[in-house]
Amino acid sequence: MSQGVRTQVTVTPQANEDIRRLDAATKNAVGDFVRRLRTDRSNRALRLVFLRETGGNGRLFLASLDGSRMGLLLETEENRFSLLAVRVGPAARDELARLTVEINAVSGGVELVDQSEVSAQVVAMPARPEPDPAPDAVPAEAPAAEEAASPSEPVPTALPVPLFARYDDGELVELGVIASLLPALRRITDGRQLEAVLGHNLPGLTREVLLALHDGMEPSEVRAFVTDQWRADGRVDPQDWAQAARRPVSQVSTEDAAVLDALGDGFEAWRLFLHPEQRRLATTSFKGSAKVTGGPGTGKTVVALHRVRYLVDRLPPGQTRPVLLTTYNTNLAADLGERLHRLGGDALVRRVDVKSVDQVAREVVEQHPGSVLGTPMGDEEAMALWHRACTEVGVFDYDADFLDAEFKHVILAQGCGTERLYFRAERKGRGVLQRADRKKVWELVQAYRSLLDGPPRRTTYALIADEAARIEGRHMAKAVEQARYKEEHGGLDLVHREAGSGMWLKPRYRHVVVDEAQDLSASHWRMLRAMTAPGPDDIFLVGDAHQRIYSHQVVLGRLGINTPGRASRRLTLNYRTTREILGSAHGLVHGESFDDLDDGADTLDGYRSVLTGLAPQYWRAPDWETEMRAIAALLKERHERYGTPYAAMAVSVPDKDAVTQLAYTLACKPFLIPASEIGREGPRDVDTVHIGTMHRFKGLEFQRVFLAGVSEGLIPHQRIETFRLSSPDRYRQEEQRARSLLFVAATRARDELIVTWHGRASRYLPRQADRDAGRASSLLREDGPPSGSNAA
Ligand SMILES: Nc1ncnc2c1ncn2[C@@H]1O[C@H](COP(=O)(O)OP(=O)(O)OP(=O)(O)O)[C@@H](O)[C@H]1O
Repeated sequence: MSQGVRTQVTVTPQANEDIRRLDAATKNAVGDFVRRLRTDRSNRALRLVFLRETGGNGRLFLASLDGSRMGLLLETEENRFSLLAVRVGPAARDELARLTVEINAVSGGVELVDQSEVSAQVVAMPARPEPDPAPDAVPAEAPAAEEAASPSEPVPTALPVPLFARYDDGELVELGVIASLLPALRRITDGRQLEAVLGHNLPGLTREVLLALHDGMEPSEVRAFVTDQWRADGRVDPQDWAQAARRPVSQVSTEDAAVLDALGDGFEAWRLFLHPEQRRLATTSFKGSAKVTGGPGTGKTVVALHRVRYLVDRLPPGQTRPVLLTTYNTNLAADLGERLHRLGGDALVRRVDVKSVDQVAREVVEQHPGSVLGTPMGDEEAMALWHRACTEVGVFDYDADFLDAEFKHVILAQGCGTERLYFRAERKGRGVLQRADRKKVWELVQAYRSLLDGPPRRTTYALIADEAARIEGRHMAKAVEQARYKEEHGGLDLVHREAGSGMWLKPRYRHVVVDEAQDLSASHWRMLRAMTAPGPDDIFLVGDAHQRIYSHQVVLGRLGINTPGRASRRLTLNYRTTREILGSAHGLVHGESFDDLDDGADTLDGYRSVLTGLAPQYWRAPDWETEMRAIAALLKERHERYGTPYAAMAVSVPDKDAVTQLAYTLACKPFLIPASEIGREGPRDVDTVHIGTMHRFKGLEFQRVFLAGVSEGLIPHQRIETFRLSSPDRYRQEEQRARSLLFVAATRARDELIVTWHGRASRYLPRQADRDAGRASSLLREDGPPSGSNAA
């Protein structure tokens, strides 16, 4: 029996896309073929046929996967193959043979272009007469068609100008466009043709660059936001196919099992192929902490999950959980746990604590000897207690909201344990509060605290976090002291062991990874900082200040979390939402300024998507009843006519009452639409439309999202008008928060965003929304299904 030759086979992102677009039988055929090739490449039944040299150290082969399916393979070293493309049908062999394969000058990845398919998409324009080039002419911006015509050589006046005429070949290639696409690109003259070409399976970098230029980004911006993120580490040798094939950009996954799984079923793209910048962030070793910001849907959570896997892969073997993965609320923590399991199974999840940050804090306090934990109060109860404190002290100058925020965001945030410290506290963004006022506020705070301590003992999540930060701070100080003692006494470990434990005190975690970082409070950060020793890869955080809806700005640098230089990075490519939806969502926060979770500013510059789809729709109603019925009609239409499952649609409403009212309307005749409320634990996995207040939409995504009740007076709520004159800083903050809420809700939509209101449209909607809006009552006519809703 002959000894089989073990072979390595990887799949390129473009081949993966081919397979994804083809049917299940193709996936199986490819899976079988890859397994057989791995086992023994010398097996003649594989029918590998040499096609041509690529130049340098690469060779192309054609392989028959089964009767009608063929693949194109690149061999770069002995017994190392990359699957580049798959085609089906009688012309498969010819199509594969015609593909141009090259090494991208920027990313260093193996890329290909299907010239025949691309050319078929481009409507050939009349050939332009080439101007006589001057001997040392530098390619310049293409002149407009009329200018190009010389008097002696008349050119038809209607000759269209190629879409990318402003950029010469060198510039496009330097930005990352695959060189073999250039001839076809030069013939594209309008957006429709470009869209058709982009509909083809082009290399990712090329697609991103062309869209960014077409959207009007300057080449310098494209370089910064797109090209640099794809740029290979080290020099790219255009002849070194072995090096190119080994780069992560040329492989969907480095794990055999993942690739084979992917061929078998719908393995999500993010588990297989990270954007080069995402990969870099997930797998770089940092000297200390690192921070990733980026607009909604840019894959920050995906990066955090891959980061956890990277950190776990580097742990010494053991049974402990030295990595904490945490986020703002419980339902997001549950979601993170599930996604982490999908990424790395039990082996990964076993080494990681996945919990909401308040749960972490609560456990710290509960486990601490002598701590008495009260019952955490809800917001309404806290407000009632502030009112009682005011009555007891006899001071009525401040409202409960103000006092609660002052307590959380100034006193607890800055750890003001005494009145003197509070007098000196910074109140950034909260206006001026004179010493006499601070004295009164301090008195109210003391009254509030004794009410909390009195029976029945109560507490708040903010106080639990504050207490947990103190406990962990003391724990870390002791651990540092022990380590110093041990060092000074040459490893002697008897004296300073924690009484009864028989153990050296250690920081609780080796690595902490934080999602939704913008919403954590200063106490949370103090606790997390004290849970891991400062050092390589200690804290990795991802967040976006544009989406801050709970906490106030925190300057991480002041809490001992420093992310200087390249340890602070920003993601700009949105994977969730279409360009059309993003364009309108962007407008919601335009003009406001946002922080970078530290003491710098953040923007959405370079924020973009490569997905295209429907323009957002606007519907105006005379009253809430009509608006709700119109939403019901649109939901029903999308379900019945376009087959969208109810569970793939969600409606955000301005307040809790509206949730109940809308669920009732949907349930009534003639609609009979099942609906459920998005609760604290997130949406339940049943076939119902999900309804929730905008806060509940954080971190979620749905195929179709309805933003209901986007009326003036509701968004922002009219109660903030009381601050307009009395507290301009507060007014500004409330406005910014209301915008952020709307922004978060709008950016949950994958394919379609529908905005509805009654009365006047919210001031945050674009000016044309009212002009373009349809009349909601027209959707309720008896004469058939709603028209003009364009949901396909
Ligand atoms: N490299 C990738 N390939 C394919 N899909 C991706 C990739 N990265 C992210 N995604 C998808 O994009 C969507 C958004 O990703 P993710 O939730 O990580 O973004 P985010 O930045 O955390 O969003 P938000 O801030 O809005 O919560 C998800 O559906 C995710 O699966």
